[in-house]
Amino acid sequence: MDLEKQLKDIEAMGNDHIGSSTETPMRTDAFELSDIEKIASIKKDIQNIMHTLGLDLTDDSLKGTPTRVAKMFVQEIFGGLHPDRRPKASTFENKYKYQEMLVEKNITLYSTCEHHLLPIVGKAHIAYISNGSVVGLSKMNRIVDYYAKRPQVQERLTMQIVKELQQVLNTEDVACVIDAKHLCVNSRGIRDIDSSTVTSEFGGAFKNSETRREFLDYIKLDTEF
Ligand SMILES: Nc1nc2c(ncn2[C@@H]2O[C@H](COP(=O)(O)OP(=O)(O)OP(=O)(O)O)[C@@H](O)[C@H]2O)c(=O)[nH]1
Ligand SMILES: [Zn+2]
Repeated sequence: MDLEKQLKDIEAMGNDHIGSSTETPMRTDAFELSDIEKIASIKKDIQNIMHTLGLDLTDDSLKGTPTRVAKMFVQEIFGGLHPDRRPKASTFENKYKYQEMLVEKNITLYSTCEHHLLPIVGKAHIAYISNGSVVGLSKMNRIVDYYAKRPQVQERLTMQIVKELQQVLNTEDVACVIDAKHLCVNSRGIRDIDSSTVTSEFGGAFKNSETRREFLDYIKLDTEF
């Protein structure tokens, strides 16, 4: 069997849970192991990868890497897989009767591409029009961070952020634009360091071209990373 075919077969074995919704594809038993148990298990997997690559795991600089990577996966870069870490975004009454759109722009975004497990680095821009309630500004950054801390595709991340804010604010009138660099494109494969990916999701009033234009004018996509 050629290598390409073998790799395809290995890939297919892990694809039994893939759905087409905006939800991150998770198995029903995703949280049966505690975080500590997950760290112990991933530590062994990383040890195995490093061993297979021929690295000497008794070397001073390498010996702590399996534990370090396992902790980083579970507690940091994939920490947003756990619903317990979903930010509490309490809302307040829009007592100022502010009726225009509110834009939170240039939200720093660090995520991980689910195809190669390499970083996605960029900016998210969010807008909403209040339907009677408002949310603390930092909660928008926290929602971006929570969904970013998962293996992601940028399209799904953009939609998850909008869906969450629509629920929190009880309105369809929410939009998000993400402009991000994928290291899987920039540092390997095609190795195009300059390209970035722009995705958008426009809910409710933002489907109207004038409202959408106003939001896009505020954020002017000259993003620097
Ligand atoms: N739609 C989408 N694609 C992504 C995202 N991140 C990475 N990709 C792409 O997903 C694809 C992965 O599938 P393959 O074509 O099997 O990967 P590959 O053989 O490593 O491809 P190359 O990157 O072209 O070497 C690549 O083309 C990536 O550029 C994302 O957020 N959204
Ligand atoms: Zn990738």
